[in-house]
Amino acid sequence: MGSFASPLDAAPAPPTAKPSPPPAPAPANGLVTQEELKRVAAHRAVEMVEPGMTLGLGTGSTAAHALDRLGDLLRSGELAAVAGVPTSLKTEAHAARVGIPMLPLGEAGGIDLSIDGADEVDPELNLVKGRGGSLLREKMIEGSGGRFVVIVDESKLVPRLGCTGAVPVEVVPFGCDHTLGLVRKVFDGLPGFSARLRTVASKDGEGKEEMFVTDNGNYIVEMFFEDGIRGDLNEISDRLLRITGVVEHGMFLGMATSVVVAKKDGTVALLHKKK
Ligand SMILES: O=C(CO)[C@H](O)[C@H](O)COP(=O)(O)O
Repeated sequence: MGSFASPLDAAPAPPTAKPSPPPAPAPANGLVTQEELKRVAAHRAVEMVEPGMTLGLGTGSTAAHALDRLGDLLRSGELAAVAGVPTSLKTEAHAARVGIPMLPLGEAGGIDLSIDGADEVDPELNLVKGRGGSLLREKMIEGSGGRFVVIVDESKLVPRLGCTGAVPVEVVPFGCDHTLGLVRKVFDGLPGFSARLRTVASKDGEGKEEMFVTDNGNYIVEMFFEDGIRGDLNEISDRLLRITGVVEHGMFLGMATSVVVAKKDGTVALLHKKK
């Protein structure tokens, strides 16, 4: 991670910072775009930020709207004296671009409020996160205390985790095929379950695939479930974390304190964790 300026040093935004783009015009058919819903949820969460707070800065297309909004408020002087701890290198670069002062996690002295998107949210506000590959830093920062506000459009609400795509597991590169086998064993015999190492198109442009590498130099195992994960999520989490070679998984259980849901009908729902 790069070196951060102190929030006290960095009150004025850098001259290169540009205001975030205006909201996209409504499409001709009158329907609100998913991007606009993400922006609405992000702006609602940023209203919870108060001067003096240390923020967990999330990663992904929804969290990016929150970064833009924070940058705008800092530049206009409507908000001051906040510092952010970024959950990925991409977010670190984005936050620097829009002028959000940053701190490393070890120097933050605690996180007051984290704002981040999610891939899935179940009725208990458990999450799948990390399809963008940043789950480890996200869990370290967003689980380190303070409030964790999740920002989503309503397409992310699911009846069960694992319904709409991969549940990622970060693994060390050494012996990754062996670790993949151990992850598969956790779900031995489960109909419709599969797991594979995540690959991306190689940059050489020759149509080859290469391993996806996280900001921490690790790989990702993607777990797929036919109809979502049934069973005790905490027990499944424990079994995964007991595998030597697994670093962390993308099920964020009981971590979200509230979820801001932007809906297609133009309303915004605020869901709170049950006490
Ligand atoms: O967990 C994440 C990245 O690791 C993201 O928060 C998640 O993938 C949602 O992303 P988006 O807001 O782009 O839909």
